[in-house]
Amino acid sequence: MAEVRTRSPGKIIISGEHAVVHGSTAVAAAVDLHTHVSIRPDSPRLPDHADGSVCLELKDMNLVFSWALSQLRTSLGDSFTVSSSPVSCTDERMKLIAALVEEQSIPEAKMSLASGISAFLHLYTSIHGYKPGKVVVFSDLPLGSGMGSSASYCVSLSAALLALSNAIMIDNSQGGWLKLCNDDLELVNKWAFEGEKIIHGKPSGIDNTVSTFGSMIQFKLGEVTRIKSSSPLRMLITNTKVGRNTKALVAGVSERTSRHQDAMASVFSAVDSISKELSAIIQSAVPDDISITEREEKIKELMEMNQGLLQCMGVSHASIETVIRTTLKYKLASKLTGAGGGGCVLTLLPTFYYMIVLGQSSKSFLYKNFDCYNTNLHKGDDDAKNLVQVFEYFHKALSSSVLDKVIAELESCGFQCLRAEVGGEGLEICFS
Ligand SMILES: Nc1ncnc2c1ncn2[C@@H]1O[C@H](COP(=O)(O)OP(=O)(O)OP(=O)(O)O)[C@@H](O)[C@H]1O
Ligand SMILES: C[C@@](O)(CCO)CC(=O)[O-]
Ligand SMILES: [Mg+2]
Repeated sequence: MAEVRTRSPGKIIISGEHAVVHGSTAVAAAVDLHTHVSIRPDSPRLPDHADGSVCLELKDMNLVFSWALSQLRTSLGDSFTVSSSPVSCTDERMKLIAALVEEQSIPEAKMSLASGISAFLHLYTSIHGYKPGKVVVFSDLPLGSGMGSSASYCVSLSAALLALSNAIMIDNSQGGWLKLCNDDLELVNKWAFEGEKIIHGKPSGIDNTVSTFGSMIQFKLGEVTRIKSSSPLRMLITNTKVGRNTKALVAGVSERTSRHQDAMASVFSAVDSISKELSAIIQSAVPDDISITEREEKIKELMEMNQGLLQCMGVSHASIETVIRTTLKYKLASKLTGAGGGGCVLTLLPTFYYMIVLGQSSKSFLYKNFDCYNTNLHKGDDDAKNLVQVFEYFHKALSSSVLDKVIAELESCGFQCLRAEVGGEGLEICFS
């Protein structure tokens, strides 16, 4: 095989981040933004790498790193693990890997990449051994922003390396992007978790799991339940562009937990209840338009409650609060997603917006929304004229597009708004 290519999605956490590290339930979904990895088994023989080398190109950052195979073997020792049984990076091995990364003189402003490069070296040498290879990585995801860039990087890398070393076998007769069988996905997921441990310190495993398997999941202590939303969940994602580091934020919550054990246990227990209720509501059948609105009102409230508890954990940030205040002006609820401390914020977009935009007016649906959106029209007067008036009210409000206004206001604060499809495919692989 000349080249293996993989792609795996980022994610949003709808509820339960941080608390999930401490055993609470969380709900997460894949988004259609991916990290892409390609691996070619051979790398060019550089003059000072006579026996071949391992090369890592981080395309988005315009950075290339390489290590001579002889140097890797000398530093890390001859033996490496069997790729079918994932192993953790010991403290001793981590020190050796850190020294190999340090030699690469990473630009000061990009030092946060060091943990990702360490994870790469652990995964590469553990799965593929000391064989030459050229690995190229690029991503649609904003890095270090709460959308699971580290997990999708580890998932795509692990899958490409396992395929290159024939530890996972895929029928390639169809060509194009292929899915893996469940056992192979499990194996990839375990290796990716080992990579995440190097980047995050103490990950719960939710990010790599949702990136590997896709869809929407409920996750608690490694137990995964795939869930399906009974009607589309639409979220606006706002990147505050405030840089943060998941490892430091997770450690901060653990420190707070050790200072206030009982109080934090109550916070985590409340988050557990919120995630369970949210998961049940997401899956519940919605017989009519009114139920959609009621359902979204409940989701909105649960997201607000979860944000309040994330504040208690000390992981909100002034930029996140600005997004929340801005969207609230339009009666929209927001919460941070991922590790917080900056990064990305989720805003629930009610179906009602889309119904109006699509021109689908339903009498019951519009009446229901009277109260929610405080029009000065009278509920209960159901003659056709009034209904048209109601519809026009909403249509006018939205044709000047509330959504466009929210986005414009958020972007005027220097934030970047992303629209992403939620709950799609997980890891995929392609051979050429
Ligand atoms: N495409 C990539 N190329 C190189 N390194 C990457 C890439 N994606 C992620 N990383 C590594 O992961 C780190 C970011 O991980 P971090 O966990 O802090 O943020 P995140 O995964 O985007 O957010 P969250 O964990 O909250 O979802 C980067 O600093 C880098 O080390
Ligand atoms: C903050 C956290 O809960 C989610 C990061 O996306 C960490 C984890 O679960 O590994
Ligand atoms: Mg991460």
